[in-house]
Amino acid sequence: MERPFLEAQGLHKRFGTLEAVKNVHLTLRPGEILAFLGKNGAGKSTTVKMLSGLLLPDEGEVRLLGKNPFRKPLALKHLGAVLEGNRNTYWRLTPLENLVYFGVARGLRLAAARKRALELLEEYALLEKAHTEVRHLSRGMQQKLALLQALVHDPEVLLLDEPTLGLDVETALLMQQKIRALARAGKAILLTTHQMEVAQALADRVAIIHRGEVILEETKERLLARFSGEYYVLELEKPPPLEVLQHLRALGIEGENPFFFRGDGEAIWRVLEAVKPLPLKRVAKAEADLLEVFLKVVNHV
Ligand SMILES: Nc1ncnc2c1ncn2[C@@H]1O[C@H](COP(=O)(O)OP(=O)(O)OP(=O)(O)O)[C@@H](O)[C@H]1O
Repeated sequence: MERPFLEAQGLHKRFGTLEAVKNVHLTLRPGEILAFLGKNGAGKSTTVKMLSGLLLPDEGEVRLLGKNPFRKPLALKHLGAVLEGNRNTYWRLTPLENLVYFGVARGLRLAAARKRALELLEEYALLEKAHTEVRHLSRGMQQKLALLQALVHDPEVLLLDEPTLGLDVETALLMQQKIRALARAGKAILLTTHQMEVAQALADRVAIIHRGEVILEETKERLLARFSGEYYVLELEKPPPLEVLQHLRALGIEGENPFFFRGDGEAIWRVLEAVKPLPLKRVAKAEADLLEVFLKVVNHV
């Protein structure tokens, strides 16, 4: 397996008597998106701030491409972060000026920073606002710019906090596509969000933090499969006649076209037998979604 780009081991953070983050271990490998989920106050931002070198852990260690950013701040060049409340954009500068500034600050030469900034502005459909002061951009445009600032020096690791919140539908989808493309290009991405559909669409792995502790970490596929259990869904072209419905109920089947039932391959045959010869629309394994999983996990600990 490839070496992780980012590793956090045993992170601990206290604020007075509050243990905001307890013994958190996280890894981010090249090309993967980890959705980092948790309720308000669970400890996400505190963790992400420690990962991004903004907050010193009380215990534990962060390694960015093998280096501890608190001892070797240059390691932070490998990181791009879009953090809530820390947008870091200069409001009286233009997007182009901001991007060039951050590019140079993170080690690019002026000409290279300018070239990269213009390419990014074009790619993200912001070129026409390249020379407009940031304070006059819409909120969505400012949010896109925040992502570009994180990308300008082409870092290996991206920490993205709510990258699609408050964006219009089209822009949110564009951002999702871009985030997926960045992962495909080999970036390691940590995505913090309360938008479960975004996490579900993008994540390869999911970590759930609750009261400062990571209580679950698993690939999305395995997690969803585990929570789907052995449920199947059956849908008929038309609602069935009463006698068929009674037969289905006798087999313990719930729901009302779609119907749901639990069981194995044999159970499917019994159900198909019961509805024969009514036209079928679909028979499939029921799929859990991440929202359902999240609510079950955080409400049962
Ligand atoms: N600087 C601070 N001083 C004192 N307490 C803090 C500080 N920062 C965070 N906390 C507390 O630590 C806990 C975790 O907060 P954190 O911001 O990490 O949660 P979060 O999961 O990001 O929540 P949200 O989804 O609401 O952004 C909360 O109880 C919060 O009040």
